[in-house]
Amino acid sequence: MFKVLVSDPISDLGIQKLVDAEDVVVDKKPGLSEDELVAIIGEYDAMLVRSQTRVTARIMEAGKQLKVVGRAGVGVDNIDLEAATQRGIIVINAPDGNTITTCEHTFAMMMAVARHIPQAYLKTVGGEWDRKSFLGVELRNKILGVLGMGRIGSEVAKRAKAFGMEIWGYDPFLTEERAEKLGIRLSSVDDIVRNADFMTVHTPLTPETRHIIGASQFEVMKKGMRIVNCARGGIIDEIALVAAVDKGIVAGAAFDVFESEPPAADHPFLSNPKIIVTPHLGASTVEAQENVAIDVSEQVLNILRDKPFSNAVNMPPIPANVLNILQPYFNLGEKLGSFAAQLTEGAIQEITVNYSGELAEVDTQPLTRYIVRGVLSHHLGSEMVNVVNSMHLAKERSVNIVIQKSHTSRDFTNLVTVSLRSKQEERLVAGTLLTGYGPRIVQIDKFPVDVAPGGNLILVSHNDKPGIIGRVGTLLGTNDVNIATMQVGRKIIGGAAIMVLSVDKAVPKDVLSQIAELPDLNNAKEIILY
Ligand SMILES: NC(=O)c1ccc[n+]([C@@H]2O[C@H](COP(=O)([O-])OP(=O)(O)OC[C@H]3O[C@@H](n4cnc5c(N)ncnc54)[C@H](O)[C@@H]3O)[C@@H](O)[C@H]2O)c1
Ligand SMILES: O=C(O)[C@H](O)COP(=O)(O)O
Repeated sequence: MFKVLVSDPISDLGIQKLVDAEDVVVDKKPGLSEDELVAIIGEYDAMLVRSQTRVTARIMEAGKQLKVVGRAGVGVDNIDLEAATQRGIIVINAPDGNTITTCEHTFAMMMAVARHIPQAYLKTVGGEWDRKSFLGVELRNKILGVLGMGRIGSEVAKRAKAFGMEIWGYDPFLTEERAEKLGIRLSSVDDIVRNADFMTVHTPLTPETRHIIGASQFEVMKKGMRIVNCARGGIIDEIALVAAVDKGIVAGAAFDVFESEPPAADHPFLSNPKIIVTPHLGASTVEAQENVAIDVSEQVLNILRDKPFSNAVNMPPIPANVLNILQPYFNLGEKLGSFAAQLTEGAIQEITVNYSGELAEVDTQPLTRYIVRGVLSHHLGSEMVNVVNSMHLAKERSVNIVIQKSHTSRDFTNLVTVSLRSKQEERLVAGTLLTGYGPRIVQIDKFPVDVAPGGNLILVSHNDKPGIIGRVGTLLGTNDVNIATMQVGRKIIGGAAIMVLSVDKAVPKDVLSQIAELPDLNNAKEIILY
């Protein structure tokens, strides 16, 4: 039974799939302190959070069974990603579910700042009928500068057009073609800063975007411009903004986010009549909260059930076309890694993976992670190693990883070859997917074979002589070990050969020793592939 801790207020409807799952128990405990979380996290397999819970290295250290932290939203700046990666904890987010909601909040803020809605409301409910103090401006024909043309920025741009605004956008990934398609002007930060009547930021907070709008930008802005931040506190320098408002450069500002949340009671924004604020409400609609909770719950279930998942933040994303090619090989790759590790004596120093055929044409990094996971799991335990931390663990142990690609494959459409080098020896296993047959191991060291990679296998190396197969079979039968399938591989008649037997249960150690002692037999090893 998997245990999932929900540590922030997350939509009940959105997590229903998790609650209904027969193999999952969900505990809702919002508002716990770091110490309280450290005390209980040890019993949980997954954690669901929004932006309030700070998922620190301490919490992850205590989360001995923690496999995944699911962020019901976009920003993961409250999660220590470095610590998660080191511990093999997958961090996923729900990047699409709150895009429109946050875009709409941006408009609510932009309209509110243009027409002084909050200030006018306060006076009106206070009994004053003040029609002189709140002369606003139209959005129409104004230049809107958008920094960050990702999901939210792009939606803002689309809607701003309907208001008759001229949109100038900047994003390091914005191309001329895309800008043209969106009907916006591709600009630089400096162009936007100097020309915008309204500005809105939609970037993440990174070292590069921190204070991207600061004192020197405010100095060159159009007098009377208005600025909105519904992305992350710290993108716009708060102190510099207050100074720009006081100097009359900025006529109004609308902030949903703060450098430190919640802001201190004496935060200068809270007493400035030209700055309006909301308490990080960008994503707070019924629809968005349901969407993000559904998205994150589905992926958490997939991870717990060891199924393919998406939206991992501490792993590079896999484009859909590449995933289509690689996904069928993930399981085979892991098994090849495991097989090779069980075959190889001594500490592994180098893992060489050769991809040939169609596989050589795509970015095979994700598949390499599975292969390395298979190799390392044999020694470190499958609980310790996963596709998030496998490369990191290999590096930590100075295991060199070499990737080779051959664009043609002699006998198979695709072939994955895993070679392991230790101080003592170098061993090799190759596998492919055969149409109609599924995954197959097709080579062990220099011997061609055809073995289904699964269950309990016995690998026997021997001299190719009459009677050997019978002797091994008799010995296993006498010890009540049933043989399901058997494969022999040899290069030349009478030369060195291998035998791969698939058996119905684990083979006792003494039986393996007896096999190895049979005449003309060099070695017998049990290989278990789960
Ligand atoms: N207020 C809220 O409640 C709320 C809700 C959702 C998202 N957000 C925040 O809004 C921001 C945008 O979210 P999104 O879903 O659109 O993300 P996104 O990843 O789709 O878009 C971010 C864009 O910023 C761009 N960018 C990065 N560095 C930049 C730079 N130096 N200059 C200009 N652009 C740069 C990226 O290339 C990307 O296109 C994030 O910070 C997210 O956390 C806030
Ligand atoms: O990054 C996000 O998704 C937003 O900042 C929303 O945060 P929240 O889930 O805490 O409202």
